[in-house]
Amino acid sequence: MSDTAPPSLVDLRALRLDTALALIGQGTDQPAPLPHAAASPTAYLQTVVDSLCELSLRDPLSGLANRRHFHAALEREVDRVARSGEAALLMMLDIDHFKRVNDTYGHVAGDRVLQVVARTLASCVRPMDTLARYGGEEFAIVLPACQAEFGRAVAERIRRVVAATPIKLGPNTTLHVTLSIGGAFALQWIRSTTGLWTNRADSQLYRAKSEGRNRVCIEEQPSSTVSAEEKNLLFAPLYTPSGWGELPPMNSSDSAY
Ligand SMILES: Nc1nc2c(ncn2[C@@H]2O[C@H](COP(=O)(O)OP(=O)(O)OP(=O)(O)O)[C@@H](O)[C@H]2O)c(=O)[nH]1
Repeated sequence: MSDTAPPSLVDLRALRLDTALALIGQGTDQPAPLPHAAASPTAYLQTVVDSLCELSLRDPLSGLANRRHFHAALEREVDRVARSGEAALLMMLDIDHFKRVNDTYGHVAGDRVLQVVARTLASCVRPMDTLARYGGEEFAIVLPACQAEFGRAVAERIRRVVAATPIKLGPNTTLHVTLSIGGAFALQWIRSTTGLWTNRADSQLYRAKSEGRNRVCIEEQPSSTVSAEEKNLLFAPLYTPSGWGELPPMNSSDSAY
């Protein structure tokens, strides 16, 4: 008796793909062409799966990465920083007084503003950066391999470019909007969490708003702002809120060195 299992075959006609195909058709301006189902069922199914994954990672209004995609990129960055010690910057960006735009010009005009801001932001970042619509009128960018001076310059350039970009809403209506930007560098060599990193960038965004908006606030000296929780992630159980604990005793084989 042969122990080789027969290849499992999927009968495409038995799958309910109508909704998936309709979503893929509506999802992008130029959906990837589907291979011929009868000629290559595997390639056909793979393209359907890839297109659905792509849809699940994009914000439909702005075309940017969505929060889910951003979270995955941030997780990877936390991991990379912990292993390589490379600098990285997380920026949270929020359109100032956006409610007024909706209230004055309507929701459709508000959507148009979001699209123009998204496009402007995309023109300011490097291909290696991840830019996302984080939610509502808030965007987020993670910049790997980003030294402090470079990060501050990029944030300031973004602020100036967005403020200087006219947004045409109609033949006689052009608008300008501004951004408040909060940023925090990753704590190098320390395995933090996406949540703690985001909280630090968010508090800087809050500071930018409360200090008058249309400004950049980036956390100073990240090494001095390691929270007790973050220290715990790195040094536990040696570090406790009351100080450093006892080092474990060396075992006899250690003393040979
Ligand atoms: N047009 C449009 N509006 C949105 C969308 N998502 C969120 N909003 C609006 O964004 C506005 C956010 O308002 P607030 O949170 O008060 O913030 P703000 O007016 O920008 O004020 P500050 O952030 O304090 O400067 C609300 O009016 C939401 O309805 C969207 O997808 N399209």
